[in-house]
Amino acid sequence: MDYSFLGKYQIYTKEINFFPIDWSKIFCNNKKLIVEIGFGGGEFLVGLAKKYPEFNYIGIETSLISCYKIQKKIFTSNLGNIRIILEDARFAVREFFSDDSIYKVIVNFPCPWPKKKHSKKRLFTGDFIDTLSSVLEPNGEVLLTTDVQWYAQEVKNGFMRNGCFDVSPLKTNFEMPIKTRYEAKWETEGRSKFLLISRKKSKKPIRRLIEGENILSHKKIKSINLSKLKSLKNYKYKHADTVFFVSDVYNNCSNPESNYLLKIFSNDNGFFQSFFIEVSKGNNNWLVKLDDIAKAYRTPAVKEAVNKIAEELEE
Ligand SMILES: C[S@@+](CC[C@H](N)C(=O)[O-])C[C@H]1O[C@@H](n2cnc3c(N)ncnc32)[C@H](O)[C@@H]1O
Repeated sequence: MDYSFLGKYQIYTKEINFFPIDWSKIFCNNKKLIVEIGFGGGEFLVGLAKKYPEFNYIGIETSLISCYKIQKKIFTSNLGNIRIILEDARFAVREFFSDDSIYKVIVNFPCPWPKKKHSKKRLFTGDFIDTLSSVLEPNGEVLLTTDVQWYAQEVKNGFMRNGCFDVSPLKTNFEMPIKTRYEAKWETEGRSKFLLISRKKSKKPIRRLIEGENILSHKKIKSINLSKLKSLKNYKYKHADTVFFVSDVYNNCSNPESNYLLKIFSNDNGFFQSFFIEVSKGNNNWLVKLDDIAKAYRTPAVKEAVNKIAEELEE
């Protein structure tokens, strides 16, 4: 088994200590950025990066297996101008890119999530279109290809409602420079396909959750209420868009009275994370901190979890 390509092209965004990301430092040049969301098999992104080496490319995917497969392709093609991110693009595009920094965003054949109960999973929400208006360069474009006409129309309406874009009429006869796997599949089935191009003409201000330094101070406490610690299981905190929940409290069996882990689920206005908070006894103090192994972005809910738990435990 050859693992030599793993980790070379993937950006482990939870380990980055300043957001938005300075992409010129990652690529060591200032080439314009093209972002593909949901690259699937990766044929399109790798093909584009080979054909137009004058750009830098960033692929965003939620599928681990797609990230694995594309890394193999990037390695085999010996490309230095692609990086990939395993993350939900609705979070990644807002948090990892500065205003006016992306030349083009391309989304090929995304799942339209046709059922009403799944509609929250659709990519082009009003908030996401606001984000695109902010992170695209002036005159930067969003390209959407799809085989689902009502979906193309729904996304088009979203861009028009937003007001920051020149939105072209839907095109039906178009050729992209490289065919994606889904495009090839739908073509053999004789399905129609649609292309929507939206060009940025102005922008909306957006609120980022993790802007600036990605650090979280430890909380030191002189002494803690141990029986309270054990009863924190099922503790729930909610304030406006910030929610966290303690689903369990574990103690370290080799150090039972001085080392605990609390399993936390957090929600920042629809962005979910799960992680651990460690409560441990040092020489003079107790320390409450984010566990280093289960990494999390320092969103408001994560910061609140560390602060609130320390506050609840302090005697
Ligand atoms: C229907 S497939 C299309 C794949 C490829 N673009 C093609 O045309 O062959 C949609 C892809 O988008 C990815 N995806 C779905 N939601 C996503 C999100 N919120 N952020 C990033 N990727 C997403 C899925 O994992 C899947 O690989």
